[in-house]
Amino acid sequence: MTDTLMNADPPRRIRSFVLRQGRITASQKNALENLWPRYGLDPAAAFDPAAVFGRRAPLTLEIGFGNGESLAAMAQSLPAEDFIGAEVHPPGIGHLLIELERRGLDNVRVFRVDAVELLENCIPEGALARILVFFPDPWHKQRHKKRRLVSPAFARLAASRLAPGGVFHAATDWEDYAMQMLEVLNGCETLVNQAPDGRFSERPAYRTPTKFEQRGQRLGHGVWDLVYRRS
Ligand SMILES: C[S@@+](CC[C@H](N)C(=O)[O-])C[C@H]1O[C@@H](n2cnc3c(N)ncnc32)[C@H](O)[C@@H]1O
Repeated sequence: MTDTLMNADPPRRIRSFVLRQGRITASQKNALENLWPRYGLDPAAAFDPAAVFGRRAPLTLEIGFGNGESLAAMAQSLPAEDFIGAEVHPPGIGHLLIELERRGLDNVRVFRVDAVELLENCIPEGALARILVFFPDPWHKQRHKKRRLVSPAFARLAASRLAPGGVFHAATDWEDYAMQMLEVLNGCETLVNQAPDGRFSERPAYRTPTKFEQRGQRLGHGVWDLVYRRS
């Protein structure tokens, strides 16, 4: 092997997000500074749910929680369960931190990180009861589709972090992405589609309508839920 090849950096991962300088409010900024020590977790440190939450309970990961409204609502309605959220957009993270404090929730913690890296480096195999991916960026232009989060490699990675019987649930308002997810997830050996016809599921009660879902509905989009269990 030549020196050039041996010293070459590993190929850069195509990420499912582009970090934009979004508008951040003073209260979101304040929350990021003052509430982060209470709710934020470091993806570079070992993650021990029992130590973080002070108990052993079913653990759900929501990937790309946006402004966190659905995560906060879910955590409030399921107090016997624990939740972690992964997001990269600081205003959304600030919004969630404010909600967690306002609702007095102690069963949610937050990672500011690419969820793929979180799953790879921080979450042990079989650790999760649920993985939720609600309205991931659709990357609908043909040249951007390679950025879509749900790929065969992602499905295998996510499934490996679920406990046997654990649930993988995705929802989207883009038909074309829904069809791609169906093909990818139905093709993942360790995931079993829970819909009677092996296609799309009814919306489970724990998924409250999210901000992006409501935006899609205003635009006349449909909604597709995909629910699987790890075999
Ligand atoms: C279209 S928004 C949907 C937000 C929310 N789930 C909703 O339905 O309102 C997608 C979100 O996923 C986040 N995201 C995309 N890729 C991600 C990744 N690899 N890790 C963590 N967050 C990600 C983006 O920052 C964005 O906030």
